[in-house]
Amino acid sequence: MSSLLLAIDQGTTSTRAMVFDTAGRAVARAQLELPQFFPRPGWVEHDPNIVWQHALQTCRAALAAPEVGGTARIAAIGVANQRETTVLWERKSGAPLAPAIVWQDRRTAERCAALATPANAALVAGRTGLVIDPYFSATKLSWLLDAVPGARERARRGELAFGTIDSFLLWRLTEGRVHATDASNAARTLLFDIHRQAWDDELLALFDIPASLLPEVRDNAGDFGVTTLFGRAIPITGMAGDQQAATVGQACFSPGDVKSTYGTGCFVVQHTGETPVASNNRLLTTVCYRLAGRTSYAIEGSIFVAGAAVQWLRDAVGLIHHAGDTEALAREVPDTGGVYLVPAFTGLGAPYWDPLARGAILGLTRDSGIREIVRAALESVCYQTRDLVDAMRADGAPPPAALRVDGGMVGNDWLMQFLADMLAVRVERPAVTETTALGAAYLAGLGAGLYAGLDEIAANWRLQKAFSPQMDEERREALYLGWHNAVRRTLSGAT
Ligand SMILES: Nc1ncnc2c1ncn2[C@@H]1O[C@H](COP(=O)(O)OP(=O)(O)O)[C@@H](O)[C@H]1O
Ligand SMILES: O=P(O)(O)OC[C@H](O)CO
Repeated sequence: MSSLLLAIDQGTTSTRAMVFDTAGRAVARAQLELPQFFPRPGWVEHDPNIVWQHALQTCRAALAAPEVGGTARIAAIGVANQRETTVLWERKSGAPLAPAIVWQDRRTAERCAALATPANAALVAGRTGLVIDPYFSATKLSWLLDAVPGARERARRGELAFGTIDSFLLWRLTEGRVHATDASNAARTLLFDIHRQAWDDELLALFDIPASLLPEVRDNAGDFGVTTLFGRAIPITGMAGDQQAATVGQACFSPGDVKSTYGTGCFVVQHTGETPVASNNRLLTTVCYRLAGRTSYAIEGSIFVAGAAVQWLRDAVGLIHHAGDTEALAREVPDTGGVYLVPAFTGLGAPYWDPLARGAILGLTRDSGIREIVRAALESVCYQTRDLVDAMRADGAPPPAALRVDGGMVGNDWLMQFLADMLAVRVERPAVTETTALGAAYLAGLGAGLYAGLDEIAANWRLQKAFSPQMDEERREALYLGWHNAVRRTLSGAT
């Protein structure tokens, strides 16, 4: 009987469990939408107990699918997760002390501004490859330690544990036996030295974080303990932040390979090999994956709002009923008539790093309507990707031969064509667009010894559809210039 792999993909807006065969074919899936809490402007929270319940329920549902038939064939479990989102819990009970502070949350913007002296910025960039921004975990954790009464004292006594969602799920899956994370998630905390592959005392002091809270950092494929919650002991052998998992799922294993994932946010990740490459253009240097103790690095551009703009059109302003409606609406008009939507709802990420920027719709005329605004929202996703790819080029990266895309938005053919046009690069959509879950499954398979190496995984990648650039250069550059003008007017320093 052939082996199967169970992947948990705990994303910002939903939790998925998927079962794959070792050839990377999806066998079963279950998904639940995750409630978002916005208690104050700029704050974004999740309930860690709901996150856990949804992980458990979706795993059970996927395992119960007739094609899977329970746990008998499940060789291993892999976990991929929304990164940076911060959970603080009690070791004894596993109970969270507060809601999880989500990666998009901006409540620590002032704290970051106060910390970001040139010396601190240089220290942080040199050790972590990151910038001092509320996006990352350290200031979120420090905020929780100050806000929850008695938390600092309890942390000093060793009663509390910190983790990103991966660690929290692992703690629950192993019923409190394993407090660990992987190198790709650790690399997003601002506390981890990506060169030495170790937590860094100087950074812990800078962000006022006690070391007793921290999980052990492991390779992305290997031993993460065993869960017995599904009726039989199953090893957990893979773990990665969702963007790094997607990079594995897209088989971006060679320097220069690049993928872009379009979910709640958009994340462009370029593999840069075994030596970290520093960006001069405000991109992040990060861990791509660590296997058998060897670290591969990546350059990453992080956009906070991609699919979230479509959700906003649906839920906050009611212009559409379903995310998929955007495609037909965008096709109904030849252009936006000069309308730009800058979705800086939670500030702007790379390459602007402006937590105080706020969203705007610009260029409205009496003719502007729903279709123009919807189209402008989709176009904003492509302009932001262009910002990142241009920054990568300015850093000296060769222009990508092709961009491998995945995530919930890439089913939108109009969006994919506009993306190819705006980048002047061929866009490749794979047969499996649930690449994050697939990457988690592959890592679990590697950790369980089901693959001889990465080549075996790369051979599974299949193209579903490619989109070639068609727009002429003059139009492309005129549209992109308009985007830059629009962004400039939303930045916090704008007058
Ligand atoms: N056809 C579509 N066109 C545009 N956006 C879409 C479409 N289908 C889904 N989306 C958007 O994609 C996002 C869901 O993608 P997903 O990869 O599941 O996100 P995440 O992993 O961040 O939870 C949502 O924000 C949704 O609005
Ligand atoms: O939930 P996603 O898939 O948009 O990914 C979130 C990222 O990991 C945040 O860094």
